[in-house]
Amino acid sequence: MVVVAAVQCCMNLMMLWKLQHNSDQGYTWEPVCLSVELSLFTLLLITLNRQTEKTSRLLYLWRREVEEQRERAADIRQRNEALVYNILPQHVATHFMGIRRKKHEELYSQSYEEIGVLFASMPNFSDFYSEESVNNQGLECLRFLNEVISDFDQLLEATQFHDIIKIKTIGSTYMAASGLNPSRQVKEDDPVKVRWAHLALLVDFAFELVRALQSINEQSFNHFVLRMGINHGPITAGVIGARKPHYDIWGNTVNVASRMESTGKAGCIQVTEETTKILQHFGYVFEQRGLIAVKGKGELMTYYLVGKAASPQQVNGESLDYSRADDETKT
Ligand SMILES: Nc1ncnc2c1ncn2[C@@H]1O[C@H](COP(=O)(O)OP(=O)(O)OP(=O)(O)O)[C@@H](O)[C@H]1O
Repeated sequence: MVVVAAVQCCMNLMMLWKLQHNSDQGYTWEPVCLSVELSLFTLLLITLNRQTEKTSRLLYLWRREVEEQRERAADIRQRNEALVYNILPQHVATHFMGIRRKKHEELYSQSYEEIGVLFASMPNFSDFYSEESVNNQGLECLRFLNEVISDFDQLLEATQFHDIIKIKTIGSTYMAASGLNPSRQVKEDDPVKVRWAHLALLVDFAFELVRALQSINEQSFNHFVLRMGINHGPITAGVIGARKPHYDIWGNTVNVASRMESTGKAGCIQVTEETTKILQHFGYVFEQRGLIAVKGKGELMTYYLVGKAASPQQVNGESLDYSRADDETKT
């Protein structure tokens, strides 16, 4: 456009110069006016063009910024979601993600009738833990514990254990529960093997914990043993706290499961008589321990789980492990 205007101006000026020299007619200002008008018009167009370009560039930058902000917000939301889903069981996290902020302080609780509860502790971990300069004021012990717990957590990622939820760790004690799924639809007249399939899975998970710890022991030249207790029954689950929510379970079933662990034997899984009756349907084999005094419950007949009858070899294997652990008994 500038070029066209310039050419036009030059042509006008040349015409004017020719007219001045070749013609006798008087001097005319028409081409000059035209040139000036054209130049002004061109200038106006250039300014307008520049303004439009500037505006569209600005718009483009704004749009890009908005897009980036939207992406950042989506990313943060995704991370927050992942965090919530890591802290809380999936169905609870879904519940919290779906409600409005102001309702977050409301108590979330859910009652379950048929749940399995597992406590697994490392009774000899407290002997191992010490705050000395040789282990960096206890940091190395915590690093080891972190490795063990992380390996236990990893086991829960296997699809076969999808019905098991880690509740928490209390020191070196790992607490997990099975059957905490509100969408699970079982009827009272369903066969035991259907209703309590998750409890059998919890036992399998307990065996996996033993294997995982054995493998860590082999790598680290340690001799940690698990002392476990399992119980089943009704519980109440809920989330405590709004800022740092914690999912937990409460009830007599949990208390007894904890007692089964604390009064148990290193290398053994102690269960109540009622729990053996269910697990026997799945082929698990038990050894009677006898009556033990449980605070607030009187004397309870308890059993040690020795293996699974379906595979005799495995039963022998598990029994061997337990008898080895007898030497390290700590009740
Ligand atoms: N949600 C839970 N998380 C961790 N431990 C639990 C939970 N619920 C119960 N327990 C444990 O179960 C055990 C038995 O509980 P119970 O209420 O029968 O006795 P207690 O008098 O509270 O326990 P303690 O004698 O150990 O103080 C307790 O050691 C308690 O820590």
